[in-house]
Amino acid sequence: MPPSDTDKHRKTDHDVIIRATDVTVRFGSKTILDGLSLDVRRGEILGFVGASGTGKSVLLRTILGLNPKQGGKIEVFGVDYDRASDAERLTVEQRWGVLFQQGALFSSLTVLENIQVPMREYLDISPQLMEELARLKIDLVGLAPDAAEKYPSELSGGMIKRAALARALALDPDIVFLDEPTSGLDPIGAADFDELIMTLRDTLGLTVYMVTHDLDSLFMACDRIAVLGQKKVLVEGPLQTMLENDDPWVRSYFHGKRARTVVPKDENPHYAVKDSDGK
Ligand SMILES: Nc1ncnc2c1ncn2[C@@H]1O[C@H](COP(=O)(O)OP(=O)(O)OP(=O)(O)O)[C@@H](O)[C@H]1O
Repeated sequence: MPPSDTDKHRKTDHDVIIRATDVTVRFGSKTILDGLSLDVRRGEILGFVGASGTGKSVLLRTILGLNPKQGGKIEVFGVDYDRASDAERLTVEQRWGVLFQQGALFSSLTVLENIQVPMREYLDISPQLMEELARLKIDLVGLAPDAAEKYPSELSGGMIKRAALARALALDPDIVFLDEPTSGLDPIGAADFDELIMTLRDTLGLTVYMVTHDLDSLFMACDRIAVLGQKKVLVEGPLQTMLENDDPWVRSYFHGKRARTVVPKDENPHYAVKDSDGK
């Protein structure tokens, strides 16, 4: 039987790098995530948004195994992290890179030494090779060669983000998790960073999971967007799906005053007729 349209568009397990199914996370009596499900697909830039305090960072930490969950399953590269052996966990950990908010570089180490931290932890290679690889990462993220010997305090905000990205890429991961990567950058620096992410996705086939509040990033860089609301993924899909969604928060976010400066008028189906503030 020929595949139906639905079958053709359904992603196979092979395309799914991360699958969260029915995930529940509580802190004491407070439930943060309640039956949340989400797929992250190979080679996509997924933007993860939601109001402040809804649990975006909690989900990220839960996926990374840094936060206990009370229910559900998280599979990374097809491995159920809860049931994985130590060896499987080690393999999974080498296939992801993380850029936490604020960059989180070690202030007492140079950029080169920071990038070498994960290499020392996971790779058994000579110091020379480690240095060569770290310098390649510095080049990859668009930093000048002399950034290698600098300490974080000597770098601009944009350079810190790039150095932290270089460290996240140290082990040639399949996926990088970025927690608000453009926060604190000026619009030009943020746009440059988005462009870098897109180039890395295109050239390395990198998958990107990006928690962000940055409308420009969502509009310019993301292939798909997932919105966290009511303790689960409220809506997910391409930008057009967001623009057509009628949930009040989604509408006010994607059709609010700030969005109007970003979304081209002819791409915004509700622009004139259904503005969130009724204007
Ligand atoms: N370790 C913890 N113990 C108790 N409560 C926590 C813990 N970590 C997070 N929370 C609570 O979980 C909720 C969600 O926090 P989280 O940082 O994930 O929000 P967020 O969506 O990332 O917000 P923002 O966009 O402001 O960064 C908050 O109410 C926070 O106080």
